[in-house]
Amino acid sequence: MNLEKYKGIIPAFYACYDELGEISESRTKELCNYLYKKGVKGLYVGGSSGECIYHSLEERKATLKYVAHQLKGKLTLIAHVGAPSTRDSVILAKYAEELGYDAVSAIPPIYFKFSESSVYKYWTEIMDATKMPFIIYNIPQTTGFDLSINLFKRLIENQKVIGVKNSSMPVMDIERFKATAGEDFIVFNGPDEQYVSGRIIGADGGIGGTYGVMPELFLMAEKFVSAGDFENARKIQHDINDIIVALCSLNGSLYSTIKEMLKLNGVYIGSVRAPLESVSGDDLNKIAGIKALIDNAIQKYKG
Ligand SMILES: CC(=O)N[C@H](C=O)[C@@H](O)[C@H](O)[C@H](O)CO
Ligand SMILES: CC(=O)C(=O)O
Repeated sequence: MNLEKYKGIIPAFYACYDELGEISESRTKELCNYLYKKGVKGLYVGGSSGECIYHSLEERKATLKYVAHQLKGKLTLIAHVGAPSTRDSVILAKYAEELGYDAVSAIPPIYFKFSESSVYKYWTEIMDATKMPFIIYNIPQTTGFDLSINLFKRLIENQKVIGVKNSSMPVMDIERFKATAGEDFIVFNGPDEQYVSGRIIGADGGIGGTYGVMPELFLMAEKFVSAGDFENARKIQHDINDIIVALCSLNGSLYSTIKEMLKLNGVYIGSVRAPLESVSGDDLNKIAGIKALIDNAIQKYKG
């Protein structure tokens, strides 16, 4: 299988709401166009950054549909279908297949503590439901489930597993997954703050929650890494991390901050769904300053 289409910068897609907080078709398509024009490789639709756990099944289907209608055949599209029940996850996976997504992906099941055998079964049932390639999503800091090498080994026996999106913080996990699965397998870097180190230790590309607000910087970081220019790669990662720390320093959720910043770029996709908190008060004034950090960094590395 040719895995080239998965290698590169893949922003995690944000939920796009209208003024009343309902999923908006036109705004979803607007964000699609915006990111497409930036030159990203693909999109990861309906994941954490997509606020998936706060959406009904119908809302999740709607977002999957609007993105596919806008970008199918233009970008690599990965559908995140993880849901509390296996049943809903399977429904979403089948729907993503109908829409022509390139791959499906899922977090482990959440809320209850699950054994490795339950998680194995959950992911396997999603895989069995379609003919699509599957990408494991390991994000222990939000799910409480840490993918072990033993479970990983069992999972990759299934030919449908083509990759893992690893968001655990030790970069060494990326190296271990890559070493275990071999070259013909995609490891996506999860923590945006470690994109460059993730790539150097073996990741083939990245899927990230902050790429959408500064795709230019991640595309440049990727260019530096591919060219072996580690001096500039390190410098741009440093600038990116200053920006991420600033983005995370406000009271509202990271995604509400990001959406306010996109507004400054002319892209209106509403705010976030509660309990995620919107940006308010003084914090609104700080956002222009964070945008300036991004714009300055883009200028600095251009050309
Ligand atoms: C824990 C979490 O949400 N991780 C995301 C996905 O891997 C990242 O892309 C973060 O959004 C990003 O690294 C900013 O902290
Ligand atoms: C990568 C990320 O943040 C997501 O799962 O949407």
